[in-house]
Amino acid sequence: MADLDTPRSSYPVTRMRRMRRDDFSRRMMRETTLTPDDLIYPVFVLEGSGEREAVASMPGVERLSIDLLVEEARAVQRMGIPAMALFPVTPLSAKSLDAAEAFNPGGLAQRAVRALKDAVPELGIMTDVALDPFTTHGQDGLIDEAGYVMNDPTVEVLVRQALSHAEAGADIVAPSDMMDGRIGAVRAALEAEGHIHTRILAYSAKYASSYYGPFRDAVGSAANLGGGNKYTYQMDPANSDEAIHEVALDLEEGADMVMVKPGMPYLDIVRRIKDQFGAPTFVYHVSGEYAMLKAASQNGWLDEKAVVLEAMVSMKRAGADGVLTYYAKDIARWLAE
Ligand SMILES: NCC(=O)CCC(=O)O
Ligand SMILES: [Mg+2]
Repeated sequence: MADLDTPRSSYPVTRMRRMRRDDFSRRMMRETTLTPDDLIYPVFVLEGSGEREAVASMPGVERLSIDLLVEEARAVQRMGIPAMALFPVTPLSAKSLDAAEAFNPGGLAQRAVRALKDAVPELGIMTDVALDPFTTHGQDGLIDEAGYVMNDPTVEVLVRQALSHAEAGADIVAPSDMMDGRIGAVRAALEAEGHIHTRILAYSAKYASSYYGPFRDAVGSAANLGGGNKYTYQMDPANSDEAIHEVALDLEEGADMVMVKPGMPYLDIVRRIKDQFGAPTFVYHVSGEYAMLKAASQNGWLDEKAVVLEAMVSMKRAGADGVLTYYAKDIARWLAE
């Protein structure tokens, strides 16, 4: 009887399975790797001290007061994660039509930056530049009588907000508002005020996505927004060329890094941007993506560690230099195992 494994002439000389046969050769040809350097950890900041609140639609994610956040930052730094992104939970009493709390030097975000840079100076601190946590209506900018978000008056406030973050010591300011011209305006102001080292990570291709739902619960802006939407400034999920145009403008205006948001449904956009510009490109694995993976894992329908690592590698394979993800600490822990 013939050996079933004896090669026959009708079989190909190129056997793709040779390299997949053993762990060593699979590792040799692995094109994409994941390390803690690829992660940015987004966190929600609360007023008070000793305060810790669970986010119902994001099991495992908590809002923390500054003192607890400082402890968290030490752990994040020890795990080798390079940066943390701050999202303040603004009390209703501090919200207004003019969003003045956004640039309050004593505001929650600004105080958190100072405390974190003081306690853990090596950890990169990134701030969110947008007005939605500070407006009574939950839109990312100032509105006119008709409710339309006004571009240029909003940019003026964003510039003040970004400057207040840089003055507090933020390493990276990240405009997530999608107003036109804000990167150029923020860059000019930072240069004029001597903040020449402050990096700008532009949310360049931010889509009007339904995957942001749990985040709006986490920062408490869902109720303010009511049934409203952000279609007049965030991008239509149907568009791809428009993302290229947005990124070109932001890089021209002085962005150091660009971002695509959300992540997994938009990896074609990431690949196009990376191929076309070759600039540092980040992906936001958003709250809805986290919630989906978490819920399926909690039901026993998916293997959480395996599926999260696969999601991360997919984003890197698409061209991302790094990923903002609520899973950052879990991933760093899994990678160290
Ligand atoms: N600027 C941050 C968001 O708008 C949402 C992120 C998320 O859904 O995780
Ligand atoms: Mg733009």
